[in-house]
Parts: sequence; C-alpha cells; structure tokens
Amino acid sequence: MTDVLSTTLASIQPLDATAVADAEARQAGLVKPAGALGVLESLSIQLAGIARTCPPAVPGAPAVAVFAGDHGVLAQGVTPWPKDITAVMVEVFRNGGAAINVLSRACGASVTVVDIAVDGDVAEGVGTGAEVLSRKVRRGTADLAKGAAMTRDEALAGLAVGIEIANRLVDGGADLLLTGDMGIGNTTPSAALIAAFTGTDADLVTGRGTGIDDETLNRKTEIVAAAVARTAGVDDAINLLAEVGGLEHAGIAGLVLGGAARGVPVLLDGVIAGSAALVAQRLAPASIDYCIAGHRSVESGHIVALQQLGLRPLVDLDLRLGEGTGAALSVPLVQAAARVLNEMATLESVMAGPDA
Ligand SMILES: O=C(O)c1ccc[n+]([C@@H]2O[C@H](COP(=O)([O-])O)[C@@H](O)[C@H]2O)c1
Ligand SMILES: Cc1cc2nc[nH]c2cc1C
Repeated sequence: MTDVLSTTLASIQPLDATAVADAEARQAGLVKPAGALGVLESLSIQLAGIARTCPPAVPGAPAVAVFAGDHGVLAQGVTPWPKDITAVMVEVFRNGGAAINVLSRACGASVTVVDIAVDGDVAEGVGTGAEVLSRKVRRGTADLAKGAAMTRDEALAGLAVGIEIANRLVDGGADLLLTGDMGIGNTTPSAALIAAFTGTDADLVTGRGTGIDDETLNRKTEIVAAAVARTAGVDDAINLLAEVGGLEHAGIAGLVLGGAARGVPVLLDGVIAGSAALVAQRLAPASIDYCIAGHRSVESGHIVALQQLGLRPLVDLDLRLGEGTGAALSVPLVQAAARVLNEMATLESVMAGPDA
C-alpha cells in the first residue's frame, strides 16, 4: 500500500455524532410536520455530520473531477463506439461543449479532467470549459477478458491520483466533490466490479452501456461472468480492482477516500462511480458516510451497487451518460438540504407569535 493511501485511510473519521444529534433535533423542531421534507431531511443531517457542525455551511463551490481512460476489453466488441472517442471527448470537455460543461455551468461547478489512462496523447492545460491534467498511469488497461486489467501497483497509482485530485480541489476551495468519468468500454469493468464486490450474477449487473444489441449484451455478460469467475477467492479490494476494473474506477475510488479524509461530501454520478465506491467501501467503510448518490443510472448494475453502499439516489431521470452529469444535476438538492437547516423557522418561534 502506498504511503498516501495508508495516511488517507487512517484519517477518515466517522461522522460527528454531536452534529448529527443537533441536526436531528433541529429538524424535529422546524416549521413542518416531522419527516415532511423526506430525503432532504436525512441529507441535511448527513451534511451536518460531515461538516462536524450544525447547521452545516451551504456548499457553494462544487468541483467535478472527470477521470478519463481507455479499456483493453474493447477488443472483445463490448461497445459500438471506437476507442478514439475518449480522447476526442477530453477536448470537448476542455472547450466547454459537453453535457457536463453545460450542467456544471448551470450549478456553478468547476470541471477538472484527469487523463488517468487515455490511450492517446492528451495535452495538459486550461480551456474555456475545463482544466485538463495529465496523470497517465498507463495507455489503456489490458483486456480483462484475457487476464488482469492492470497490475496491483498500477491500481495503487490510480488510487493515489484520485486522492491527489481530491486534495488539490479541496485546497483550491472546493466544498463539494463530484465524480465524473469518460472511457469508452468502461461499463464492462463497472459490471465486473459490481458482480465481484456484491456476489451478484453477471446477467443482473451487465447493461447496455452506450447502447448495444442483444447479441453484444450476451457477449458482454459472458465476458463479465468469466472475468469475475477468475477472481473467486480474491478478497483484497485492490487486487479485485486490478483484475477486473479500470483506472477511472481507481481514480474515483481515490477521490471518495480523499474527500472523506478531508471531511468534504462526495456526490457520486452513475454506474462507474457506484462500482468505484465499492472499492472505497471495502478499503474504508466510513468513507461511504461522506457519499451522496446523485442519481440512479439506467445501467442495471448501478442500483445493485447503491444497495450494497446503502445509498439512495436523489434523482432518477433515465440518464446513462456519465461524465458527472447525474451528480451535477443534484447539486441544487444538496444545497437545498443544507439551506433548510440554516434558514427555516422553528415551530416554537412561529407558535409563540411576534410578542413572545
Ligand atoms: O454513468 C453511467 O451510468 C453510464 C452508463 C452508460 C454509459 N456511460 C458512459 O458511456 C461510456 C461507456 O459505455 P460503453 O458502452 O462504451 O461501456 C463511458 O464514457 C461512460 O461515461 C455512463
Ligand atoms: C459521444 C459520447 C460522449 C460520452 N460521454 C460519456 N460517455 C460518452 C460516450 C460517447 C459515445
């Protein structure tokens, strides 16, 4: 294990019990029937526990980290799209024309794109839409249908990149981290991670990704099942990540751990984030207390991952894009939850009347 990973794991604390209790009591006294704000109530209590104070500050500086990488399993024909789209999309992010740029502008989030495994040349630099950073661990993973997708050291390097990005964004003022991903083929390793970490059959967690026909779905499912069968008896989270995962997954798992260690909430996007969070959960169960599921993806494995994580998605809009889009859409809900605790009047104050 790298030094940065062990230090990060060691600094993740449980949520602050006093702030949680204060937030529960405050919620109970607000001017509404108990429970009437539903999930916003539990979210506000979680935010207080993360902030270690009640009421928590309203997150005002969200930051999306989009990890971009390629996948050797593309050789098996698991996606209709060519590998080159990954590098093309990095340039679209840089220039501000992708869906995540639009939705980030809508919620005031910054966008940082991290080349963690793009199989092509990506230049570092700031564009009108995003800052692009070069942290390439390798040019695409190996084909997980034929053997391990990466070495254990590469998986560790990917986790360290995610931790570094979390620290960089928090040091730059971010108070809400959003996960994003870009990687043609990455729904295959996502399904394999979910099957491996939850013990669920491949056919229940393998989906159509960017859009595949029945024949391709059957092939993809068989590849996932065979890769997971190879991991029978492997319990170590980093070894499982190396065997059947991807480097976007390693980066996102690192971002979750790094955000939790810094006491900052992490808003998860879709199935790639959900599968990566399973790695973080195995390494540090308390890190998931800092996570919020932004949305529910159409990809079938996502809900299986969320159940294992114990997270309920905030919105369900049939999205299946990735990039961080489902996380960006739910930023206003997270802000609303914190505002409720900060700004609502109490029942006691309104019943007492103005002269009390
Ligand atoms: O976030 C999701 O749940 C999601 C679901 C389906 C597809 N994607 C995106 O589509 C790409 C992977 O799809 P595929 O079919 O090539 O495996 C990758 O760039 C992901 O960001 C993302
Ligand atoms: C065009 C395109 C954009 C994407 N964004 C995330 N995954 C993607 C996959 C494709 C194919």
